Amino acid sequence: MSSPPVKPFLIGVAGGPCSGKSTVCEKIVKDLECLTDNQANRVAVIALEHFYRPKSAEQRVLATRGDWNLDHPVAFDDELLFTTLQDLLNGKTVRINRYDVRTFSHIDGEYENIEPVDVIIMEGILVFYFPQIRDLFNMKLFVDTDADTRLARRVLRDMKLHGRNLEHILNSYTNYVKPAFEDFCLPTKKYADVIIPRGADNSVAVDLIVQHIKDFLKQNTDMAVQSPLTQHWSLIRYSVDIHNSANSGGTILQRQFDRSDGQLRLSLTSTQQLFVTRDNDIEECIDLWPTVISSVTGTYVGDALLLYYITGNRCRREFRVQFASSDTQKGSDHCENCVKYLKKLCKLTNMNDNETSGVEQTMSTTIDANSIVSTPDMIKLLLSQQQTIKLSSYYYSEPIHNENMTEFLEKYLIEPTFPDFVSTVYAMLESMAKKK
Ligand SMILES: Nc1ncnc2c1ncn2[C@@H]1O[C@H](COP(=O)(O)OP(=O)(O)O)[C@@H](O)[C@H]1O
Ligand SMILES: Nc1ccn([C@@H]2O[C@H](COP(=O)(O)O)[C@@H](O)[C@H]2O)c(=O)n1
Repeated sequence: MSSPPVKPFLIGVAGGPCSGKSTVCEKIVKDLECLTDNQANRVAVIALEHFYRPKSAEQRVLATRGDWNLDHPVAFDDELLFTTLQDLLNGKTVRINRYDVRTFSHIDGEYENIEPVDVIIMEGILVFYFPQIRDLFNMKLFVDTDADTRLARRVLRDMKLHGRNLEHILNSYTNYVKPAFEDFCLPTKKYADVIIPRGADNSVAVDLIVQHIKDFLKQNTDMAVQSPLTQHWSLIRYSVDIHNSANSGGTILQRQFDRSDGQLRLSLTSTQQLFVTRDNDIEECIDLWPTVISSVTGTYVGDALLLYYITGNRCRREFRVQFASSDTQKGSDHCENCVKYLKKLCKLTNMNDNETSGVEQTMSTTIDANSIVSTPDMIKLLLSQQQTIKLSSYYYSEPIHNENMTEFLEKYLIEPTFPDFVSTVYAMLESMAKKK
């Protein structure tokens, strides 16, 4: 999965209700679609409505009657909005619970995943109200449409789309919408960099904004070419063993493993360095420069990749990663994609390939060819051993005792079909226990 290498550009779009904020955003995205390299894919639009604080049943009844203030700052979870935007700015994928305007509540189990993008557009009546959120924006737009037009649009929208009656609409408008606009939304106009009168009809303003985004995207692409971090893959697991000898065997000096909470990544730079990172911390960094190429070898299978190299003090460092799935691709696809790049820089073999001739010395001494077994064989092997199991087969070389099996399976093993594998082993162990 490739993602933007530099901080995304965050645009805020504020303005009164029905001023045309979403229409302006749609127009911006549509105009970007006309660009040659599909730059619209690198833009995400987020609406403030998804950040309403949850309402109690009683509050929802009041809201249904038009008797609840949906336009006051306290109605919004500004902390959640702040952390969500911060996460996006830090290149993280965020999950947004969809809000249903008609029911005045979030939809159970309905989430939108927003993956890292270059441009984020955040639109809503009060996006410039909260100072710490306001400070995050690189560009602030205010859609300025007169009150009559906004009210007329609101009446039509609320009747047609939200099935509300005129009394409800006018009641909430007079009691809450209008005063809140004047008290909280309008005063934020002064923070805007660009005020857009007449909303999306103002094609001159929209064109200028699109051009600005286009320039930013171009600059971003140019930087990506030069950037050290050019390819990224999300990981489920990462573990590393340091052996005290350059060859197989020898004691393990240090063992470390890490399960992902969504922030673990493998990055391959255009300067031929491979990083494992968590947030902004570097867990692993290997130089794959042509001059050191012979010292790095590895193997892969399914969604797992194992690399070996000899460190300066003649220790052998083995590290394993398991690729995460994304919405569109399985972990094994991401692994394959990564291997495609890595093969240009180091010797990698597919663990399922029978041919061993290409396996480098470090590989063949570290992995015993006879111990490379398929998952069903491995399960048989696991179950055939009563006391101690030597799991050299995949990526682990220490004996595992049965009583530690659960912990081992859950924490340490990086196995190509990991979840299926674990559940199959559990099922088999359970059925064996029952038989006994
Ligand atoms: N320039 C425009 N001319 C005519 N109708 C518009 C215009 N901009 C928006 N609308 C309509 O007004 C309503 C509210 O627009 P929208 O963009 O959703 O506003 P906001 O996001 O500010 O609430 C929608 O029905 C939309 O189609
Ligand atoms: N369930 C809801 C939630 C919000 N509103 C109104 O929407 C307006 C803000 O959204 P815009 O798209 O117009 O910016 C705001 O005035 C809320 O009163 C609603 O009607 N129902």
